[in-house]
Amino acid sequence: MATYAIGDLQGCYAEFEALLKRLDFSPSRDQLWLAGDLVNRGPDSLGCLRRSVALDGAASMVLGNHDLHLLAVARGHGKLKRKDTLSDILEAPDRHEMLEWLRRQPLLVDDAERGCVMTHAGLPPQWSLAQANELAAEAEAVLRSDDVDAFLNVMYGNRPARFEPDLAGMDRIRAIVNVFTRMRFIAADGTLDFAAKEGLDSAPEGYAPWFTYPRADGLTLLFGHWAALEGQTPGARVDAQALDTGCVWGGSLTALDLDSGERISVPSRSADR
Ligand SMILES: Nc1ncnc2c1ncn2[C@@H]1O[C@H](COP(=O)(O)OP(=O)(O)OP(=O)(O)OP(=O)(O)OC[C@H]2O[C@@H](n3cnc4c(N)ncnc43)[C@H](O)[C@@H]2O)[C@@H](O)[C@H]1O
Repeated sequence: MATYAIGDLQGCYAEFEALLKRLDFSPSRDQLWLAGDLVNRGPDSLGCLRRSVALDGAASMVLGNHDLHLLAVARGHGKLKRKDTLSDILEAPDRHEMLEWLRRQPLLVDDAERGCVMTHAGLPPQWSLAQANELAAEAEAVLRSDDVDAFLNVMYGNRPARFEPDLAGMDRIRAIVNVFTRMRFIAADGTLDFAAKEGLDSAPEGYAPWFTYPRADGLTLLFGHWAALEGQTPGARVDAQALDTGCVWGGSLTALDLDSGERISVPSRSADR
């Protein structure tokens, strides 16, 4: 039995299938972890989502910002943008089942035995693992409940830019979700920057990649989200494993074998499209 963690699919279904084949992945034998952003920007968001739903039981995923955008648009709280490739899902006959499945997915996967945690964007140094688990559960409960529309209706936004324990209501949930799904550069006090998305040299003054701040618990932190890192985490002071190798941007789709540490990649087919 092998366990593989795969970075952002973002609608790159052909590459997803090619990678599973390359891994000789067997749902009855192996386990898959998906780092979120299954959908959007790429050519076959529907294929990626359907396949992920079908792999339930053999696969664990965390929600990414594009997955939440899909949920918001589908429920009438957001609008499709020019570069979105979500229409095939929104028009699919099985969309209801897939979207109900999606909103029940977690923001954090914690494998205590391996000392390994997966989130879409990362884990800030200000949060202990216990606190992160509690905050994830709090936001997941909202997404799974009848309050889902009240949240998705106010989800978009960058404020508050820093999580504070005394935050309340939907501001609190937005702050939690923004950390788990949109974080890249942060200040020492945990304030998030939402503007810079490119490489490390795009850091705003006073901000640094979240993984360059130390933490003492020795966890392995798996994350996607930040394609411009190209799978690297220079300057990391934690064991951070960047899984988004920019398949949708012409890079590759990467699986990390959680037992051996080996990385296996297939090239993007975007040049063929
Ligand atoms: N609370 C909330 N508030 C607001 N929005 C919310 C939200 N919750 C969810 N959303 C949604 O979040 C989505 C993202 O919005 P955007 O932030 O507009 O989307 P994006 O540029 O495509 O960023 P992405 O998250 O895909 O990151 P990636 O590293 O792949 O790509 C980033 C950039 O890196 C570049 N890049 C990729 N590989 C690179 C490389 N090797 N070198 C340099 N740059 C590279 C790409 O060109 C790209 O421009 C939207 O749909 C939005 O609606």
